[in-house]
Amino acid sequence: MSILSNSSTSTMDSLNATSNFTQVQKMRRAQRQSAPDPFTMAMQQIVVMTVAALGNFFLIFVIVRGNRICRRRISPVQLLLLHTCAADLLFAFLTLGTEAANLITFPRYFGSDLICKLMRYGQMFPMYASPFLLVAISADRYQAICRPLANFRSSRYRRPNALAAVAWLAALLISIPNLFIWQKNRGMCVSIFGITPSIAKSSYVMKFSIIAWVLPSIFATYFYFCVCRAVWASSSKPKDFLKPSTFETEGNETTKNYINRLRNRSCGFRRQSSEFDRKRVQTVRLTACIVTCNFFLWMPFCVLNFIQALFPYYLNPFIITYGMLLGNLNACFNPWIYILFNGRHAIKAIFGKMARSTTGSTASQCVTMRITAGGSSGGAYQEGNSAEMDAEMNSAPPNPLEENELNGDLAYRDYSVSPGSKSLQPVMNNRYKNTHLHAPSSVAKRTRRNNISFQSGTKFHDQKEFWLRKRMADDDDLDDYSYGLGDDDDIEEKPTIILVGLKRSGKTSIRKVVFQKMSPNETLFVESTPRITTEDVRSSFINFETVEFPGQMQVFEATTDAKQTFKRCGALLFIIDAQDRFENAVEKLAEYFVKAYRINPDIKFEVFIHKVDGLSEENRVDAKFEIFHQVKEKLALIGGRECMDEIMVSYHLTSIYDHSIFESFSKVVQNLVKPLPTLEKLLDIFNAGSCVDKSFLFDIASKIYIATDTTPLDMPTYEICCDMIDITIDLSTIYGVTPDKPNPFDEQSFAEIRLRGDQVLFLRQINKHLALVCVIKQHNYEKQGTIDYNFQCFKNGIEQVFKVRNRKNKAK
Ligand SMILES: Nc1nc2c(ncn2[C@@H]2O[C@H](COP(=O)(O)OP(=O)(O)OP(=O)(O)O)[C@@H](O)[C@H]2O)c(=O)[nH]1
Repeated sequence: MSILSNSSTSTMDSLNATSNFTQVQKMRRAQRQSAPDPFTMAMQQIVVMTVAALGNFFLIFVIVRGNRICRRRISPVQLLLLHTCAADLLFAFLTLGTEAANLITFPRYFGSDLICKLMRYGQMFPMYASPFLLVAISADRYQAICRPLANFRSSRYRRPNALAAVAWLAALLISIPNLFIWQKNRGMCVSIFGITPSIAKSSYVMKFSIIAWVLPSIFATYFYFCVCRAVWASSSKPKDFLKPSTFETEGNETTKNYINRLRNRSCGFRRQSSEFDRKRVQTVRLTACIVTCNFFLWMPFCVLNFIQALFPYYLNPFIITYGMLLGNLNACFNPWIYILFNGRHAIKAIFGKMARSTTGSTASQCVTMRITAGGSSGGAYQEGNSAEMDAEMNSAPPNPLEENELNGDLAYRDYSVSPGSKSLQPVMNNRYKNTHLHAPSSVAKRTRRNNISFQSGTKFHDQKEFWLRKRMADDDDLDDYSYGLGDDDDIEEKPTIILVGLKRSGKTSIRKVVFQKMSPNETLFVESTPRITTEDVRSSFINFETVEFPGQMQVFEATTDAKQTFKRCGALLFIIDAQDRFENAVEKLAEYFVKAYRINPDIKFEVFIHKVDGLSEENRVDAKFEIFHQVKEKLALIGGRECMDEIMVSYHLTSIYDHSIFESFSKVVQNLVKPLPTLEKLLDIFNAGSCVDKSFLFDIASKIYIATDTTPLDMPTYEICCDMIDITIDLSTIYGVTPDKPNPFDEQSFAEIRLRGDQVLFLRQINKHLALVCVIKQHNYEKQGTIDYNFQCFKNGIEQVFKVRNRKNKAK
């Protein structure tokens, strides 16, 4: 029994008591007589050991198999629970098992002195490891919930692994005294303290209770207090984010009713509105329950230890033994608490089928969620409600919605292109209207290998979207992403673009439209972001991270580690809803900009005056003018004159319903591209040599242009070049994909469109991610040889600028 190896050396010693009675010894004899029979104690320990071992093995099975069935990665909490299982198993076998063997042979001990020492060390080590790991779990939850940005850049397992390593190491070190305290003496494995009470013996007894129970309980209580406070603070106004925005409340009645109807019908919306809170609270409850259980089960034993240390002869060994047994039961309880909280996961683990084929519904659900990583709302909506939505769409009032976009089947888009068009309206092409596009089976295999399954034969309502998403999912491709905003792959160098703004200003929509290719109409169903969302934008040429702060969150709260975040920030984007009143937004903007500037003066400050699609041309200009002046005033007020002069703010009028969002985001990204002047110079030289009127260097996956020549940029030219990329991708993904060539683009890809009048658009692929798109006059386009030659020189120049490491060069 564990008591024998730690605090209650006295219990064992009392059983070893010799004759030579004094008054005290008479009391000890009375104690010994009331101690339980060693064989009974051994049997009790064997039972506890068996139950604990079975429970913990079962929990390991549930976690590992359940995750494999759901195709989920292990979560940080599960990882720490697996560590706790390992500690409990060690406790069962090393502590209880060896003690049961000892009791069976009692009073004889047949091992050597070294084995006696190692056995006592091994008995003690799991008893420390288990509470330390529980503190690690609470510290992990504290970090995850109260300090979410502390190490948001690192791997999700780095923190739990580090905490677990500290717990194990501390347990190993603190148990070392046992190697010196225990010895083989007169055929028994006993402590050096002997049978008489002493200060050393009492201190040793109390040390265990303090280190393994009192301190962990204090730490765990502190962490959970902070966690509960944070959860309570964020859930005290949970429905706040679900309130419609001012635009919706003040907007026209038909649109408002229409949106509400869609939302009410969408079970995805309802489900997700409570999903985050539910999961977070459940994880906190689970871990808090495990820690509380540990506290109460060990409490009788530890309290008795204190009493025993202070008044050695007053306690009945019977009470000590059963108090101790209660503590030992802790190892049996932990697994069942987890199973109680995760009943469905356990049922899936026991009865679920391993998803070998990718056609199982469970698998496809998990896969869909993963494909739409960071966009669960889109995933859930597409899963359950497409038919419902289609019906709704058909009865929708005319607004920016387009029926085809939400159709579950093919939405092949044909564009009527004319130079200078403000935006291109997709038109259903009858020829393809009911065709279903299928992912080639080779793609399915390849992506499945990377743990993201696009199923062979699965319908994609847009082949282009499939291709873009495949690119995001396919890790193999990352080798080719040799370019980047920095010059190397050092993750610490990767710049961060931070998006802030008031609630419902459109932050999430911007991210989703620009980087996840979500149709602007689908953003109507995007829900309020409940927590800080980081997205790694590395699937394309550009290589950075976006961090979105929920509108309701105070960015510079002590808990968000603002300093660390803003130190790495490349650009701070403040989104202002142009359809709303902007006094509050401007006030917040000035506050954030001043604080961010004081942390990192190199940040580029950008303001997106967003949703301008609802404003007339005149009102847009007025809004920009007014915001510009208000920002100046507020900056001076909050940061002083010096701040007002030094903080350089760029203003952009944006809307997700046209190209302005891509154009503005391009400008933000260009500010972060270090060799931008060189690229512009290269484009100028290429233009001059090839008689090109305007040229853009595009990242084709995001439609962000990395650079353009130095001639003035007019929006219609930009828009038509953007549309050319759309058309090229649409056509290439339909006709350019074969089972053995899943990627429609390579360095040889090129396209040209002859416009009415005498202009030609041409696109030349530089590598898989970058394309040069140019506008040229018809008669200049005749000199193909010159253009080809100049393009090769330009391409070489680009490669030198970015130190391209493509596979071809490596092979050479
Ligand atoms: N008209 C118009 N509506 C937009 C535009 N961008 C976003 N929206 C709508 O604005 C609403 C709110 O957008 P979100 O992206 O959820 O806003 P958010 O800033 O992320 O909101 P929080 O997560 O609460 O901070 C959605 O219904 C979008 O469809 C735009 O350019 N024009």
